[in-house]
Amino acid sequence: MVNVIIHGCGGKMGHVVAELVKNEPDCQVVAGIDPTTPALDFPVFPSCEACDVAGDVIIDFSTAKAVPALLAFSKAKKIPVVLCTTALSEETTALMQETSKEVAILKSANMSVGVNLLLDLVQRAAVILAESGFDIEIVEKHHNQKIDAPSGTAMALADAINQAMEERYHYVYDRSQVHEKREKTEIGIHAVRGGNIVGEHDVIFAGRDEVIELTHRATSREVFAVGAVKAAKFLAGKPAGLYTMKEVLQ
Ligand SMILES: NC(=O)C1=CN([C@@H]2O[C@H](COP(=O)(O)OP(=O)(O)OC[C@H]3O[C@@H](n4cnc5c(N)ncnc54)[C@H](OP(=O)(O)O)[C@@H]3O)[C@@H](O)[C@H]2O)C=CC1
Ligand SMILES: O=C(O)C1=N[C@H](C(=O)O)C[C@H](O)C1
Repeated sequence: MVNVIIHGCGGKMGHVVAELVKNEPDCQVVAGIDPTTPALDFPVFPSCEACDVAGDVIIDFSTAKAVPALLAFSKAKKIPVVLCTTALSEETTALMQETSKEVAILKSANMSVGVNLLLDLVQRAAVILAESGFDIEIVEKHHNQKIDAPSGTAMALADAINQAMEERYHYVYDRSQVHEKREKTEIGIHAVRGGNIVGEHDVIFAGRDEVIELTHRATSREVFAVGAVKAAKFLAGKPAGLYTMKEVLQ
């Protein structure tokens, strides 16, 4: 039995993960951590420092500001973390890398199978199309409650393309102050917020007289929760290191 602690259990994703785990025969939620949430079907603690329940793995869907304390907790208790929160600062990312020398951490901006395939597809498309002069733009759309922009997934898609293209691109987020033509070495990244859109990502390759778009559309949060639970089962008991969703899905 894999004992799961949900960090951010009172949020949109925390609730979906808790519901999903109820139907899993080989794992259970033993505790939650969230500052303003009363007890659910499991004990809920207002902070990592207050949590005295032992678990095999933490699933985190919280907020970037909460991640340093989570990493300290994970390191002190030697509990692996599936880190799903987006918009981590450079300092927190460095802290995560440091912490992963002592405990297993899996970080992914998007836990869905589809986006993890898309990360591969955009690399292949970029290698072929950029050489033929295609421009690359990314448009992401999310619900009106999302606090970070652009999405972690949009950044991961841009980074995947850049990695495949010898880091030739820089990112342009807002052209309102740009009064020049687009450069070949830019990837434009654009965020739309509205209603209850779960999460959509379009990667647009625009060439002369032809456009190719690769799109992923999540229509429920369950796709992320399923990936997170799969990752948690994979990570429980693993030695220290930084793991990826690719390793879970292969
Ligand atoms: N990797 C992936 O596949 C996905 C990642 N995400 C990311 O996950 C994160 C959460 O998303 P979502 O559930 O929609 O957001 P919500 O705002 O609905 O939930 C976040 C929860 O974290 C809580 N929280 C705030 N501070 C702390 C703290 N110090 N310790 C523990 N919990 C805390 C919040 O409490 P309070 O409301 O009281 O502040 C809230 O209940 C975002 O960064 C989002 O981008 C989302 C979906 C998929
Ligand atoms: O906040 C969300 O909702 C989501 N966030 C992730 C991101 O920033 O990429 C993943 C998903 O698109 C939903």
